[in-house]
Amino acid sequence: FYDPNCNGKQVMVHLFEWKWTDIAAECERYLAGAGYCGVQVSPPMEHVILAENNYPWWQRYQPVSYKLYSRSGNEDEFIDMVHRCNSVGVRIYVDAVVNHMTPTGVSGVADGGSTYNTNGHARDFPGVPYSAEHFTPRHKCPSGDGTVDDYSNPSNVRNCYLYGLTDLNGKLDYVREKVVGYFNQLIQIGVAGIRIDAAKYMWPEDISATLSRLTDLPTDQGFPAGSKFYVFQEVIDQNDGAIKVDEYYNTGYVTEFRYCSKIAWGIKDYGQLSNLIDYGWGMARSDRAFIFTDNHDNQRGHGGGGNVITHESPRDYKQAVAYTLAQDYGFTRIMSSYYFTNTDQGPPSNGGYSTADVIINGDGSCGGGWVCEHRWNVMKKMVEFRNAVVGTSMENYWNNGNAVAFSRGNKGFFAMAKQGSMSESLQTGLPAGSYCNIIDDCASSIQVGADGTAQISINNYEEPILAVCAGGCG
Ligand SMILES: O=C(/C=C/c1ccc(O)c(O)c1)N[C@@H](Cc1ccc(O)cc1)C(=O)NCCCOc1c(-c2ccc(O)c(O)c2)oc2cc(O)cc(O)c2c1=O
Repeated sequence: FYDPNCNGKQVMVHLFEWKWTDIAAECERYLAGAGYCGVQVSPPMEHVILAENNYPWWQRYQPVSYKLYSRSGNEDEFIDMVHRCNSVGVRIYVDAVVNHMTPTGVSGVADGGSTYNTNGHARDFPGVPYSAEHFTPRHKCPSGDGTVDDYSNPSNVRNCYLYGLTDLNGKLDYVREKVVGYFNQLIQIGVAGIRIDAAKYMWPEDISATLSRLTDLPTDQGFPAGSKFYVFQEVIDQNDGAIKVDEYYNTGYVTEFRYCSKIAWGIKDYGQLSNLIDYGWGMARSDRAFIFTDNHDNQRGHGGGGNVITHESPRDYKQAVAYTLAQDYGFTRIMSSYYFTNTDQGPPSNGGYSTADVIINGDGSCGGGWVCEHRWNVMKKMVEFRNAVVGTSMENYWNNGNAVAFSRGNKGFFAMAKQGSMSESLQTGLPAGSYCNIIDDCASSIQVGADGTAQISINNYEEPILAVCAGGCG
């Protein structure tokens, strides 16, 4: 569950709300060449359609069945995307919403034609099928109104309804079998792993029991024999309750939301970068930590909340992502967003429900309301850097509060200047020679002497970053 199954590449991109045809094209025209490990896609399972809320992004986190029919496309398009991406060595990771189904008190028809009804005591999802007996019994939930309202009590968090969402009973073999059926179908198609949505609200032993029934990944999709799903679990642990990330180490990686706050502070005050990982409230073990600068939820001020840096502050954001990809902690994911004015609004659309195409402009940027942070120069270059230095640790760390620099073993060297410029003689850990700064396409370079030192000069307000590799990063 700990191997991303992408041949040693180090960075995932979340193409949030992209449709399958656009993702397939992006794998072929950009992601493969840029060295991305793979793509986290939005939930592909059948979900409610909330016209009355103007089709918000979070409707896809209200499942109706495990049919591969969603706002991003139908089953054929999903399969085509997975195969085309696998063919160019870019993996697909599915956002799996298996803690719950829809909220209570609703009924309707979903986009794949499945009906649902949770009015009164009904819990009818004929598309699976699920019915009332498959949901956590009320008496197991110790809260007054049946919803999660006490994060100090693990039974409250796991056995009650998160914001009224109907909570599946993961202890039932029937429920486990339905989820296993969904996951094994994804595996058979060629999906490389899953994000377990709202894992914090699921019992770790239920997750473990379900994952133990998964088949190996198919060799005909380029996975070595015996490969297993890569699993990363959404657990928002900010030392604010009884649920800890450690509880989920046996079933995969865990999202480390404290990193989002720390990197934001560190970019605001470079001095804090020095012991980013260690100080304060602790963080997941590096070989279990799934990290990111921001995500779909906290870039909207929801969920993992707190002050995070997003694409809306491009200069700081490039520094935050650059540092995240340069340092050696955790497994990294880059967010790729769409512009929004309202935190509930869904992706760009041609009016109503359909998702608009992603426009690729002549200069490689995106149009049509898509931000495409993953195509920005700094992101592209730092993906190359992170791939090139994998396996090395941070050494020769230097930080004067305005600028920071460190080497990655003897394979790479990274520096960044908050105000846009620096000039320091520093130990690079590299063999003697001349090294191109990949960030500005070798407009600047460093000359490393026999003793490993070099004059490190940066003079670039927008992208005040230097990244060099022994033998080139590409
Ligand atoms: O804002 C949202 C949706 C947010 C959301 C969706 C998916 C996620 O993975 C996520 O992390 C957040 N949903 C809106 C609207 C809504 C939807 C359903 C519902 O029953 C009630 C309201 C909202 O205002 N939600 C309340 C605040 C966000 O509360 C939610 C959280 C959440 C919030 C804070 C936490 O610390 C945390 O651990 C989890 O997780 C979800 C997971 C889901 O799978 C589906 C959800 O509806 C939600 C979800 O409502």
